[in-house]
Amino acid sequence: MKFTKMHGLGNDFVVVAEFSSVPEGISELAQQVCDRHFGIGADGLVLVLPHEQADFAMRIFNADGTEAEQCGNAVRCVAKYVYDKGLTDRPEVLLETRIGIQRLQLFTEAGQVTQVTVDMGEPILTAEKIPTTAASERVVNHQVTVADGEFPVTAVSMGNPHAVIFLSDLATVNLHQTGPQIETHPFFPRKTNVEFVQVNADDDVTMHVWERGCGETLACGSGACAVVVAGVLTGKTSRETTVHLKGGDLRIEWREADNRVYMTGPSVIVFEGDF
Ligand SMILES: N[C@H](CCC[C@H](N)C(=O)O)C(=O)O
Repeated sequence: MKFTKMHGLGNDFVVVAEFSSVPEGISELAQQVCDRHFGIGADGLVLVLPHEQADFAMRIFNADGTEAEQCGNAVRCVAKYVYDKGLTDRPEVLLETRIGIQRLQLFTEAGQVTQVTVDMGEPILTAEKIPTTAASERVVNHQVTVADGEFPVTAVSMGNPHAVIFLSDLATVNLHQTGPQIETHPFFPRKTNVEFVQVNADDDVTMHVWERGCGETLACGSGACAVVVAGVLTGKTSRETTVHLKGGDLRIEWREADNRVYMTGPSVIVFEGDF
């Protein structure tokens, strides 16, 4: 199986465009491929598939084999993959994902993609399916209690669930201990990605992330979008904000005019191989 190893700000993926549909045993394949000792090593396995209506389709599988509804960094990697490999020559690509068709705007230098702006869609703010809250209720600064204490969670879905927690000092949280406690808390029936955020200015934040199905990653695109939405909901950030992640920066805009979130950032091809 031919693959291309890529990353978006250090959130790394094995990209495979060999299948016409999702093959049997994809969960086991994702776990095998993503294993950093016995496999290639990655946060996720990304399939690029043909699609009738859109230009392409993408499916994303976490390192633990579970499928995610959405993945911002992987979308930017697929945009670079299809353009740099000549599968399209258009600076705008329509990509079908499990949350619907996403519009990608490609920026190139010397015929290769350097940056991508992704329409990440509208945030889902009602707390449907989250127990103990009314279906129409927003979850803003909701106290979630875990072994490490109480944390004020603002729940924002970008198609995949995010628990955003603002802290005065990121150094006060043990990400690898508290992250999984919140990821698996019963308040989140589909589990959740967990973002700890320190506000530097109203258009500038720093974020560390514990991802559902992966653990700590150097960046989370959908998480950065959720953080800016949560920041606006809690009055901490403006609608256009730079999010500093361990792997680099993303520019996020929650556009008032259409209620959609736009994410702009890079993607990189690291190497090719056979598995
Ligand atoms: N672990 C995530 C999927 C990857 C999201 C992240 N890598 C991004 O860039 O959005 C989940 O289970 O929802």
